[in-house]
Amino acid sequence: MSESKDLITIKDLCVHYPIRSGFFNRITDYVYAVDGVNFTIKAGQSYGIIGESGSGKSTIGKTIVGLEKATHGQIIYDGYDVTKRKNRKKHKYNKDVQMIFQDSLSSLNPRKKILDIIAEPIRNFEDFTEDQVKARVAELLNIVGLEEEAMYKFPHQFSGGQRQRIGVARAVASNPKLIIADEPVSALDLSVQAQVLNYMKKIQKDLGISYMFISHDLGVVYHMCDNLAIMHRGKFVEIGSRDDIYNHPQHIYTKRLLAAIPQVDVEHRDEHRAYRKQVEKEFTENQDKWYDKDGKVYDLRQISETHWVALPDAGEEK
Ligand SMILES: Nc1ncnc2c1ncn2[C@@H]1O[C@H](COP(=O)(O)OP(=O)(O)OP(=O)(O)O)[C@@H](O)[C@H]1O
Repeated sequence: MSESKDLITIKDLCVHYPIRSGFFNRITDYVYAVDGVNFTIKAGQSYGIIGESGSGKSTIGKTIVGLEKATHGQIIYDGYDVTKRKNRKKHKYNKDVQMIFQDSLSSLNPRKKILDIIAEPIRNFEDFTEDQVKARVAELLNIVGLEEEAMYKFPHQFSGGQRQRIGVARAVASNPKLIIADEPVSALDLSVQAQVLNYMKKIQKDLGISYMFISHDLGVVYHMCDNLAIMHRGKFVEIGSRDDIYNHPQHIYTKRLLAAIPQVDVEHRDEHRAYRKQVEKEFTENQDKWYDKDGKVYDLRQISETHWVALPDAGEEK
């Protein structure tokens, strides 16, 4: 089987937000929201970035689509460094990379009909007549399991799950190569989550799109992502295949995230409780094995062909 080609490569990306204070509003410190992350998403691949609230996941997504500015680093797409963009509007990157947000109610303009919401990227990027635009919107609604008539309604006339499917249709409208999905289902109940994820999976299979999937929930991304990066305090603490992360987690932070997944299997509940206890013990007793003296995450070290873990240098090993 041939290796799929690299679609986007993120090199040493940093996003530091200045903190200003005092009468002169001077910069007194920085929030190191993203502090040197590296990864590549291949064509047709689903890449998951997982971490607790505030770890910097959304900032990576927003910087890739240009909503935030990189302090340092490169975002290489098709041989082009997006961070150095001058006339970004005209570049096909804007068409090729789209984003789906968590809150469908605020990300879909409440004053616009669904037709105009989904048609926006089509009108921006394609030379279509209005009849062709309507036909394409009907086709996109169909792809996410909604009736053609939905295009004449407003966002508030739909349920949360339906609205999120409309968000997916809009993201797909420009025929993108990469969709950044920032917590696309976390506001939905479990059965609706599965429905939206299944539509996203089917779209990926049919259209060959890549996803960058941002979530705080390792359970949600399990069925979606081939490769995962676990993020903590602005850095990646572990990168690996789905098997590496779920079956052979190394970093204590990854283990804590896994232990936090609620266990519905009654038979293994006691086992899970014991695992959670053991992980918490390991975390409190061995902090310095995983974080340096300032509480910072170490740099990643490769431990197998597909697996990297943030560990101290061999010389500083605890
Ligand atoms: N525009 C901004 N100005 C200043 N600080 C910001 C800004 N955006 C985010 N931050 C800070 O950067 C850090 C990372 O935020 P980010 O939203 O990327 O985290 P996250 O992991 O996506 O969290 P969540 O899952 O809650 O969205 C947080 O400490 C946040 O307060």
